Amino acid sequence: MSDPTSLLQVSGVSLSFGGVHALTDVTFEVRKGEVFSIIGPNGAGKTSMLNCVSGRYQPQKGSILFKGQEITGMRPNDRCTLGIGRTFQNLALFAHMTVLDNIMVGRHHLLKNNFLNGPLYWLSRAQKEELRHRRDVEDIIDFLEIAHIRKSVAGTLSYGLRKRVELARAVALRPELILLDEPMAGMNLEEKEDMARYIIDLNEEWGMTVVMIEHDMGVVMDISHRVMVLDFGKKIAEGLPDQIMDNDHVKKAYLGEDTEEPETSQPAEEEVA
Ligand SMILES: Nc1ncnc2c1ncn2[C@@H]1O[C@H](COP(=O)(O)OP(=O)(O)OP(=O)(O)O)[C@@H](O)[C@H]1O
Repeated sequence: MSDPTSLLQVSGVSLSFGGVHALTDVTFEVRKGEVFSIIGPNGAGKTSMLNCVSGRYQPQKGSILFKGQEITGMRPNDRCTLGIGRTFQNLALFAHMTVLDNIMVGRHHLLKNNFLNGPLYWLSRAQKEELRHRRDVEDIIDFLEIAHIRKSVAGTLSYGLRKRVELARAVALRPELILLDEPMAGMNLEEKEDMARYIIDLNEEWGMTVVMIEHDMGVVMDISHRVMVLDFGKKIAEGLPDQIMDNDHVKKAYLGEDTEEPETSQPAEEEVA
C-alpha cells in the first residue's frame, strides 16, 4: 500500500540526452499539501525533472507515481486529467488570444469536449458547460487580481502580468499538484512578493500541492516546506529550508560558498564528483 500522505513518488529516475546525463538516479517524494522546491545551478537537471513528472520527457530509468498510480509512461494530457498542472520557464501563452481565452484553454481538460473534438467545443454544443466554467474561471481571475486585463490580448501585457496569466491558466485545471518552473524569473521585487503570496494562498487556501523550481533563494527559503538540491543531475541534499542553508555540501556545490579555510585553490568541479 502506498503512503496516503504521499502525492508524488519519484524513484531512481535517470534521463540522458546522448552523452549528457541530465538526471542520474534521482529519488524523492512530495507529500500532499507541501510546497516542495527544487534548486540547483544552471544545467543541474531541474527542468528535466519537472518535464519527467509532467510527461514531456520520458526517463530511461526509474518510476514516477502520482497518488500511488504509475504514470511513468503516460502522455502529458493524461497526466493533466489526473490532476498535474504546470507552468513553463519560458512563457507559453497564446499571444494573440485574450487573457480570458488563454485561461479557458487551461480549463479544457475539465470540459467534456477536448481538443480532439474541439470544434464542437468552440462552436455551440458545450455553451452551457462553458458558462459554468467561465464562472469558475472568474474566481481564478479575481484571486490572481487580473480582472482589469481579462479582455486584453496576452501578447500586449507586461512580462510580470503574463506570468500571472500563465499561472491562472495552470490553476484553471484545478490540479492537485502544480509544477511551477521559475515562476518569479524576470520579475521585480513587488511582482515577486505578489507571486509568492499567490503561491502560498494556492497552497494554503486552495489546497494545491506545489513543486517549484526557483533561483531566488530568499523566496525559496521563505515559502518552501522542503527543498531538494540537484547538482549535475544528482540529488545532493533534501530537507527543511534551514537544513539546506546549513548544509556544507550545498554551500560549496551550489551557493559557491567556502565553509572552511581554503588550504589550496582546487578547481570547483573536483568537489562535486
Ligand atoms: N531537450 C534536451 N536536449 C538535449 N539536452 C537537454 C535537453 N533538455 C535538457 N538538456 C540538458 O540536460 C541538462 C540539464 O538541463 P535542465 O534544463 O534540466 O537544467 P536546469 O537545472 O533546469 O537548468 P536552468 O536552471 O538553466 O534552467 C543540461 O546539460 C541540458 O543542456
